[in-house]
Amino acid sequence: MNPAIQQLHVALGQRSYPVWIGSGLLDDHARWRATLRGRHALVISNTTVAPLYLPRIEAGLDGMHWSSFLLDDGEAHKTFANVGRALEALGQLGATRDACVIALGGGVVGDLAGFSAACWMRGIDFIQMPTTLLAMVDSSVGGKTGVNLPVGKNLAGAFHQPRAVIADIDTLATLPDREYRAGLAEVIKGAAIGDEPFFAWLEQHADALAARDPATVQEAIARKVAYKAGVVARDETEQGERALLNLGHTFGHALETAGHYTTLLHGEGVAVGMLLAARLSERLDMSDAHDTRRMLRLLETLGLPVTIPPGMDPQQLLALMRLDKKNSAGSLRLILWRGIGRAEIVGGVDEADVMAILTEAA
Ligand SMILES: NC(=O)c1ccc[n+]([C@@H]2O[C@H](COP(=O)([O-])OP(=O)(O)OC[C@H]3O[C@@H](n4cnc5c(N)ncnc54)[C@H](O)[C@@H]3O)[C@@H](O)[C@H]2O)c1
Ligand SMILES: O=C(O)C(=O)C[C@@H](O)[C@H](O)[C@H](O)COP(=O)(O)O
Ligand SMILES: [Zn+2]
Repeated sequence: MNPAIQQLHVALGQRSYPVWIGSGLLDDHARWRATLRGRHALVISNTTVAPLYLPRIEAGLDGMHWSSFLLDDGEAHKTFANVGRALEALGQLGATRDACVIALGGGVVGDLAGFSAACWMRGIDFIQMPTTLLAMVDSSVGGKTGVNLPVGKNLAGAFHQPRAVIADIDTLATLPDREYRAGLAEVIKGAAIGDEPFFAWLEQHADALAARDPATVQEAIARKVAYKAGVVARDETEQGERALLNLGHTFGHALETAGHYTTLLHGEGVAVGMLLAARLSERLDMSDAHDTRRMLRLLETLGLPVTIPPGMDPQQLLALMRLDKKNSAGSLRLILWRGIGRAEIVGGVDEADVMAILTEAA
């Protein structure tokens, strides 16, 4: 039996919002319709998700002026050009400032839809309806929106919080296994940053998670969202602590970009990146081999990649890492750790140490 619907809260004063997690939420029209303020809605989704789930929300939009804009599927379509098309769709709809964008899909849809909402008339409402595990545990919460550029991941964007997050865990039933596992990487990340007991829980429940036991999956989602919501509430625009949520991402984003956004999924890049960050921490005498081994074991148990894909050039990866948004004054700033649950922001990291880790793993 599925557990009951849980409601979490992202506490951001006037921009606070609920995160609902549970079964049957897409059909719970009254719940999410109440978060829409005006008469216009644009549903942004993609060509894979819309046929599966758009009909489920259509009835909830009864009486509204609404239309949909569908992206082609994949990370390679999280582009400025598609933001332009989404804004055209808002124009065609006649959307006024009280219109709402509904993001129905994974993180690609959510990031692009949120950015489009941030741009239209300098900012309108949007709600997140995440349909991947990764989007439920991470991208739908916290208001980071944006698109990729050919020179790098997420280099254009805005902080723009959703009005609500509706995570219907039933949608995970159609999610391919590889995508599900990629989402687990972002769950592991939260635990690895700041919650050792959660990491131990993930180790103990790895089999149930791999088997997608609904109660275990829902508990993992809720624990990760609660952790992220706390960080976001304390540091909405990444002036400090929020950068920790980037554990594994300086390496991971470089790996994604080097693979032209098609070789590794985002969560897979994060998995490899977290292991590389653990190894770099060990090399810098911040942590010991035991923690690196625990990370490696959990990633492998959950079927995540732990090596750099063949053919990727360490020099190119390092060059991509130099464009990371956390860097300052021309030096690398990475998220490393002193062990599980003890991540830290470390500035002035020596490129020679990073190269050594990349070369070992390539
Ligand atoms: N804004 C943030 O804070 C944040 C956090 C983490 C990741 N991200 C971004 O999120 C993106 C990755 O998100 P993602 O992993 O969800 O990828 P995605 O959006 O590409 O979705 C993964 C795949 O699953 C398909 N899919 C989605 N829901 C489905 C369902 N229920 N059934 C069947 N297929 C389904 C999609 O069509 C796609 O092929 C990256 O662009 C990453 O940068 C953003
Ligand atoms: O919410 C955050 O903050 C994160 O860093 C979450 C990450 O998992 C996510 O991939 C995010 O999009 C990365 O942001 P970026 O600022 O490094 O582009
Ligand atoms: Zn991420």
